[in-house]
Amino acid sequence: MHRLRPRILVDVSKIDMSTTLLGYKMQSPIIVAPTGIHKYAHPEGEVVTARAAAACNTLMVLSFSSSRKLEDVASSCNSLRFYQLYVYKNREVSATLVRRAEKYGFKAIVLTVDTPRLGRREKDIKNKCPLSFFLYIYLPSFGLFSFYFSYSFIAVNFCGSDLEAFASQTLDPSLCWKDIEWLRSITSLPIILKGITTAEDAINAVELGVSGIVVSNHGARQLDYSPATISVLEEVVKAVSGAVPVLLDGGVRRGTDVFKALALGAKAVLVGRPILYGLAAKGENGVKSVIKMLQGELELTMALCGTPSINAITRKHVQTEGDILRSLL
Ligand SMILES: Cc1cc2nc3c(=O)[nH]c(=O)nc-3n(C[C@H](O)[C@H](O)[C@H](O)COP(=O)(O)O)c2cc1C
Repeated sequence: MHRLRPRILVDVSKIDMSTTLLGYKMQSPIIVAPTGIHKYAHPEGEVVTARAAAACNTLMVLSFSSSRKLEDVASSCNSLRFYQLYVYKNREVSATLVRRAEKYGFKAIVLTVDTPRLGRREKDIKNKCPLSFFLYIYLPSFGLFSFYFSYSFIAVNFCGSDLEAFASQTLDPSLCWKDIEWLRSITSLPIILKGITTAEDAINAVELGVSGIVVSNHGARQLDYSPATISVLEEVVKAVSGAVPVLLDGGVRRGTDVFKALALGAKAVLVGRPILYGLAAKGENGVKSVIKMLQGELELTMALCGTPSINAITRKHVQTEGDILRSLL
């Protein structure tokens, strides 16, 4: 449990939520997280999400598992975008998508590093997420037809989740630290690692020269008993000691959650499921509503905590359970 420590009698007649990330100005520290297959939520998929994010001046990280071609997303609106990457056993698939992302104006590669294999998702197993539907809406977005055909007939006899079977045939479980060099050799874009939850890995990442870290446990969908990200944020922030920006995702549902993450040292937060719920409920307007609701709540929290700018939010504005225990010693 984290409590806020509001300060009073501060002039909060103007609140400025703007911040920067990798030199890019953002209206607020709230970012759309990469989530796959938006066509499950809306027939036009990621293009709609991107338009909504652009209308709210919000950075969107487009998923490698997008159900729309990255070119379609790039041409749908003029906004700041990063591209999330999975590394496939067939490295050429990943390399091609990185090159296309760079060509179409994505400003950073967010390499997801917590998914050497797909976690056990019992609902997918139970529902038998159908492979044919999945392939129909997902793989064409790659625009790589040879790849599509080479994977069209996998897993038909698999008795669990087709998604899991697909992932185990495609994701490269041998991906390791030395492959950051490989990624750097194929792109000049900054590289952010998404899925770090320990100081040790954060230090490795900084030593390898990455440009940012996302403290993430993949929305707690990969590994049971992985820590809540807010509980390990400070460990990572301390390990990195300002060398690169640290972002956080997982469970950000209110402006107060954004505020707590910033107070513990995050530069910004990413939001996953709420965006999908907004997209499914009301399309572009739904996504806009979710972003605006979070921005409005953050703005109010900043006012009530006596922090008129993002820089004014400090560690002293939040109290963790650890703080309480230490104060009793
Ligand atoms: C349906 C769904 C699909 C996701 N797809 C991806 C993905 O393609 N790539 C990725 O790096 N993370 C993916 N994630 C994880 C999110 O980027 C993010 O880490 C997580 O959802 C944040 O937590 P929140 O949903 O509680 O906000 C996905 C999450 C969900 C719920």
